This record gives sequence, C-alpha cells and structure tokens, in this order.
Amino acid sequence: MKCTSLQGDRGETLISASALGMVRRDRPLFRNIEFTLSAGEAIQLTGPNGSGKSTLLRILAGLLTPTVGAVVRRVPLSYLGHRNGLTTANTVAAELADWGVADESVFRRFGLEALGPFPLRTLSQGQQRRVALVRVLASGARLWLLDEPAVGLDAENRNHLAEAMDRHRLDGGAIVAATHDDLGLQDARQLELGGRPRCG
Ligand SMILES: Nc1ncnc2c1ncn2[C@@H]1O[C@H](COP(=O)(O)OP(=O)(O)OP(=O)(O)O)[C@@H](O)[C@H]1O
Repeated sequence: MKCTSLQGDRGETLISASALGMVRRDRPLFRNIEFTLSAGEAIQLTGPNGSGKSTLLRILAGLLTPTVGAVVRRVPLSYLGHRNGLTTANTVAAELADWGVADESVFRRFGLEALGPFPLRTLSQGQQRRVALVRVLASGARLWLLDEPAVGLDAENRNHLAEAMDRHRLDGGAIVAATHDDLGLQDARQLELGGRPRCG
C-alpha cells in the first residue's frame, strides 16, 4: 500500500482523483491516490501483479466505485482494458465501421488496411490489439485510459503506438497507462502501486 500524490501543473485539467482508496477481499489495495492530469500529460501506472493497476484504471473510467475518494472527469474518455472488447465474428472493416471509424489514415496507421475483409476471430493476438487501439485513436476522446496497451504488439507497432500517444498529447489529450514495460511515454509521471510503503 502506498500513499501517492501527483500534481499536474500545466494547462486544463482533464481528470482528477482525490483520496482514492480501494479495499479488495478485506485487504487495502491502495489508498490516498491523489492526482490531477492536464492536457498534454501522461501518467504511467506501474507495480507488481495484483497491485491494483487495472482496478485503478477501472475506477478512473467509472466502471468501478472506489471504497473511498472521488474522481472528477471533465472530458470524454476512451478505456482499453486487458480485453479488447471486439465482436470477433465481425470482419475488421465491419467492426471499425460499427464504431464509426471511417478515417482511412487511422486504419492505415496500424497497418490494418490489408486485414479489412477478415473476421476478427481469425486474427492474431497482436493484430486484434491493433484493431482495439484504432478504436481508441478514432474515438475523439481527449482522455485515454490504457491497460497494457502494447501487449502482443511487435516492435514496429509499439513504435506506432508511442507515436500515436505523442501526437494525442500534442493535440491536447492526456493518457493514463498501466504497464510492465517501457511504452515510450515521454516525460510521463510515474505512479507506482504496491511494494514498499512510501507515504509522504
Ligand atoms: N472482482 C474482484 N473481486 C475481488 N478482488 C478482485 C477483483 N478483481 C481484482 N481483484 C483483486 O484485486 C487485486 C488487484 O488486481 P488488479 O487486476 O487491479 O491488479 P494489477 O496490478 O492490474 O495486476 P496485473 O499486473 O497482474 O495486471 C488482485 O489481488 C485481484 O485478485
């Protein structure tokens, strides 16, 4: 359990968390999570398996209620969990059309144009992750909440993801991403869950 405070200092606040705490199975998972996230910023959530990264992201997305504390969301958000949330019977083209993704450049950014006619269930794990990422990119949401977004991606597509995240932040977006790896998030603030208590 760790007491954490991260204060944003630039521009418009897109989301803030105050005094967030969560108990799971009678055990405090985390407490006193405080931060504001402003346009252009990113927070990288790290910590061992089971330390609460996915739980915190789901709380930020409004999918879970914290035991204590509050989240204020000021802009629309796009959440990508461990699961891609795809309708796997759909072709790639049909799935993206269902989401209103008409922008060919977004489609091409992750090299999906050749995969358009194929059912999602026939795609590899990394290919399916790329489709799910295109959904986030095309959502128009200024706040991206990403849980292990690079899982299954090869080096080239990891670079595409890093570029897309840079571009999003330059365009006034912000990102909270949980990861065990280096996502290439430049100047990201680090929020580490679990491990040795460190309360300031
Ligand atoms: N629905 C649930 N009910 C009870 N406990 C849960 C539930 N979901 C998760 N947990 C527990 O909460 C803890 C944190 O889980 P979480 O998935 O947030 O961790 P994580 O840091 O994202 O882990 P990983 O690095 O493995 O993805 C774990 O001990 C998990 O067993």
